[in-house]
Amino acid sequence: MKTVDKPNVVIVIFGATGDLSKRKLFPSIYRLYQNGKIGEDFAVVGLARRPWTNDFFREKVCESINESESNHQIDLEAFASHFYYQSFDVTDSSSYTHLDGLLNDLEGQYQTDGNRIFYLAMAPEYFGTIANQIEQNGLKESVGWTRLVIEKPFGHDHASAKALNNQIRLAFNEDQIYRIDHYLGKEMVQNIEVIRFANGIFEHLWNNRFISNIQVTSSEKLGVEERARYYDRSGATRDMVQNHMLQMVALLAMEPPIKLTPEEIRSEKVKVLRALRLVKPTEVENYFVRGQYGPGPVGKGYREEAPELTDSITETYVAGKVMIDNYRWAGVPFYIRTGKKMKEKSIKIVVEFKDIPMNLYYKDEAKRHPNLLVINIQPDEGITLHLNAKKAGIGSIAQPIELSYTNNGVDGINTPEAYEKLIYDCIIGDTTNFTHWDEVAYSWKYVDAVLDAWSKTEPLFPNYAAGSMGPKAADRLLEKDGFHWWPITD
Ligand SMILES: NC(=O)C1=CN([C@@H]2O[C@H](COP(=O)(O)OP(=O)(O)OC[C@H]3O[C@@H](n4cnc5c(N)ncnc54)[C@H](OP(=O)(O)O)[C@@H]3O)[C@@H](O)[C@H]2O)C=CC1
Ligand SMILES: O=C1O[C@H](COP(=O)(O)O)[C@@H](O)[C@H](O)[C@H]1O
Repeated sequence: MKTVDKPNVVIVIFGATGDLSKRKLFPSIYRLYQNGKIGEDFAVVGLARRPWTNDFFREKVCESINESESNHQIDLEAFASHFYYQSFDVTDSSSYTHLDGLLNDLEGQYQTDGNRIFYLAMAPEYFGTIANQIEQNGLKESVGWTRLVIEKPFGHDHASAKALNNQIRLAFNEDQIYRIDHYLGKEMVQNIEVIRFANGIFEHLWNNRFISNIQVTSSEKLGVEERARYYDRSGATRDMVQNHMLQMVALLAMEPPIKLTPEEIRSEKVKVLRALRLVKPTEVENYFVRGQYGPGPVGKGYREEAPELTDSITETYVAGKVMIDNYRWAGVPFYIRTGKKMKEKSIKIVVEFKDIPMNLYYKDEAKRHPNLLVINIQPDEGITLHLNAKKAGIGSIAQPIELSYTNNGVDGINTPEAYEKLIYDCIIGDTTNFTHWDEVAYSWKYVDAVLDAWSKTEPLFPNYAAGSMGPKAADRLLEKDGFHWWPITD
């Protein structure tokens, strides 16, 4: 259900003393307030076990904004006065009764029309319990709408995700559940649909007759930081591929929806995820490469990051050849790769077009420069089209040229952070950029097949150096198909 553009709302954050709240949620709510997307009639209730007071919580909120926003134009204290804190144990039902009282008071004070967002910024093992406690203690029975925002990871595999979904669905309807995938809030990820469906020159060529392969990279310079416990149970496949990487593949591969509504877009994405070719256990080596970083030019190896990681066989890198068995994409590999402690931070999509049948200018095949459409998602935002043109001067020699568009340069503004957009979408009831259960389910089925196959053999880790571009086997994955990874820096 889509509601008005500037509704009044109370946002309840479970896990308000944690890292995500501090780094992403408070600054995003601040920017929405600063940009006039939310008015004065809003309140935020922070919940966690620590015995903080309202004042101390507000100080923490101001600190987090000072750390992330160099340019704040409004009175921070006035903004922070909308924040309230309750010491809360999510497993204790008396906490919920107390919370209901606080929400009723705030709803009177701020005229928030009974609209409530419950944001679960907590470890996933609590998601089901919290959803049920909210329902059983009557917190959904306000006069306005209620929405539940759930952070990743949504399950550990298909079976656990399904069990979690069933549990949450006892308390909330699908249209009240907002499963966050923050990549769907990134400006250039949202731009994929526009680039495809608003440009005849691309969409007519967007198929297996004209595209030879598509490469999707999300490389990070960071390691596991403070999240070793979570990450070691997860690994790059669950942490990045099941969600962000497959979501980008779905947006690149989907058919044009008949309308730009959440339901129609989702239905097209689901069709792509259903068409992913499941990797057979005996063929996993042909399709996927896993890696773990060892010591290298930028520091220590994964196994030295924390005492509990000494013997870890968790993958910090994955590269894969994803095949979509449908009419449009038969035979076109979508290569994906993601990893920690790599050489560069870069999120980039490269669409490589097939060469023309008889190239008069590049007779030597090895010297050809295929046309590329590069979608730069981060750190730069924009697109670059790689073409060939005549080299100036005498003679008729072709040379590669680039046409570039940089998002920030044209709009003259910093694009909003992903979380800022997604929180706003949730406030206005737009589910387009949240993942529906069907998408989650098919994505898990796909990565489960890979993980099951891997679980049968012990990897030879570490196999790439911290600060490199990943294991050599990931290069061979493309070389055997006659391709190579395009550079992720210009
Ligand atoms: N941090 C990040 O960059 C990202 C995080 N996420 C996801 O967001 C969620 C939160 O992550 P993150 O903020 O890093 O985690 P943290 O470990 O930093 O925070 C966990 C929060 O939960 C609270 N908490 C723990 N147990 C209880 C309890 N029994 N009752 C009430 N509160 C409790 C903690 O507060 P206290 O100890 O005071 O109770 C703390 O506020 C996770 O699902 C994570 O996977 C997703 C993407 C990125
Ligand atoms: O969801 C996650 O994403 C981040 C990478 O996000 P980005 O926006 O910086 O590309 C990753 O570091 C983290 O491990 C993962 O949980």
